[in-house]
Amino acid sequence: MSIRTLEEHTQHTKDPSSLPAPARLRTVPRVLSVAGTDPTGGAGIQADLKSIGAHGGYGMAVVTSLVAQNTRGVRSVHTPPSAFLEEQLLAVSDDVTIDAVKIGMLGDVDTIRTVRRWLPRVAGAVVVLDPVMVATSGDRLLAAEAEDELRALVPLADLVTPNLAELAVLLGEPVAPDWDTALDQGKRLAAATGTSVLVKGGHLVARTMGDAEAGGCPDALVDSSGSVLVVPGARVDTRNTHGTGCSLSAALATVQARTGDWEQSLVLVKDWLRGALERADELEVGGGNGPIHHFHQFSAGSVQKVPQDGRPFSELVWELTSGHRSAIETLGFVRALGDGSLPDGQFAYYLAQDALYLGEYSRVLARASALAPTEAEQQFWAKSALNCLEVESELHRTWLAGREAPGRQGPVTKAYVDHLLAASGNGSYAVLVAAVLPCFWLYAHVGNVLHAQWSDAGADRAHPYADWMETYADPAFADATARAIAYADSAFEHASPVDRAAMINAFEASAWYEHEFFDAPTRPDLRESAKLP
Ligand SMILES: Nc1ncnc2c1ncn2[C@@H]1O[C@H](COP(=O)(O)OP(=O)(O)O)[C@@H](O)[C@H]1O
Ligand SMILES: Cc1ncc(COP(=O)(O)O)c(N)n1
Repeated sequence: MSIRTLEEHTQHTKDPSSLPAPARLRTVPRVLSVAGTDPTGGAGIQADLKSIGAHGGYGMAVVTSLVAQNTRGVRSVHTPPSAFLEEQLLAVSDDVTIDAVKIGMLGDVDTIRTVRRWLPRVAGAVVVLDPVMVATSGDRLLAAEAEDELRALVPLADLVTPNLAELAVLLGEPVAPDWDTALDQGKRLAAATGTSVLVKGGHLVARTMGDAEAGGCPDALVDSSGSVLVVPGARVDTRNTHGTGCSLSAALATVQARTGDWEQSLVLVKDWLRGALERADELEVGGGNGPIHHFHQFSAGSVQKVPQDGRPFSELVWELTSGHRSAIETLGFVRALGDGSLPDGQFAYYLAQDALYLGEYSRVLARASALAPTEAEQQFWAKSALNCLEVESELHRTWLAGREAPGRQGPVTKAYVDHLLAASGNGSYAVLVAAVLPCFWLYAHVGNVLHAQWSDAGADRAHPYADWMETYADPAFADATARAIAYADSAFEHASPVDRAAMINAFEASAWYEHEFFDAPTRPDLRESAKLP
């Protein structure tokens, strides 16, 4: 087998006209990870593929080095000849249009040079460079003499994602002792290379941070003009952070290739990462620093969960999503809505997002009507679609009159709507009905819980949200919910095993988005990103 050689390029720079948005946006981006391996699946290529998949991309992988490592540390590294790396890279790029490339561990000078020579082959793709140098365990993954070569690769990326130690090495400076110094270093690296820098707060300890960030885990996008966008984040208390940097960079490459908006991509990915860290301990993988839960939004083994005992769909998914239900009931937003202490700005954000959501939800319901197997179902979904537009949107317009509210979909709304649109494009009536059901059911549930609390407390008309609670505890809405449940149960009964599993996944994902939707108004970062530019 011949190994083709790439022509030597020494002066590659990005085409400024292609920045900041990628040349093409794809619903399912084709994303290539060029990185090392981790046989325990937590870092490197294995983590990247999971991360790309969790964000709806099509993952591909070219191996730079084979690393014998686990959650406790690195045992040894085997790097195949760079000519073979080149052959892998060409095998992919000669055949597949690549929408995004995530570059991870490059190991040595030859490897970096090979990737550098190949990069022009994927002009127009989003390029995210995670300048991997040292594993969480402290083991080196980049030869010391290759640091200059890696530094020279930075200008060819659209975004570089160093942790604090890597940022310091790229600049040849000591590690930043606090967040402000880290941001300053990020600005200088971006200015020197023309590449945006993601400054990551994972390695900051609370006492070294400014008051505003204390206890948190912020990241910041810094571009070459010096503009800084900080996305705050809660610090999750877990030792299972192996592969967070790999997973984050692969996720960002994927979402950026779909949205073309770095800010939106980071907000979405950071929210996902928080969930992946919060659920990491459940995995019980290894005795060291374990991996994060890439697929936390979907419960494991949905196919196994398809009941063989003839239990109805509604009973099954109601049980499976009980965690989301109790979490929703205890959210700050829902509690404050119930006791009337919710700040008006948060309520306005919620209503405005709901109005934006309903416009799209109505289209999805219309699609359910088009796919419906009986006339009764066809009519029901069509009426629900109309109802969404006429009654609920009107209600929100009334409430929203005079309130300052965001004009565009926030990240959660966008992700939820994208999920529903994907379900409507899937072509299966059963899956679509499962995806739209939580909006009826969880909404009615929350309305009932709040209405019952309000009634028990004497149904005070002076409660600022009394009218809102009455609307959503409306008996007509409860009837519609019961019919939607019955149609989903019937669709499940007649569905294939594969569609049954897909129905469960679709319902669970929507329940998760409902949960996030009720949480979003209390999160300043999400509210901020929904403001019109
Ligand atoms: N304990 C944590 N809680 C929440 N987010 C974290 C935590 N640790 C790391 N992160 C996030 O994980 C990502 C990777 O960050 P970092 O640990 O700094 O990089 P690396 O994994 O490359 O060493 C960043 O988005 C960071 O904010
Ligand atoms: C092949 C490979 N690439 C990167 C990392 C760093 O991952 P992390 O620092 O997040 O543990 C790793 N351990 N292995």
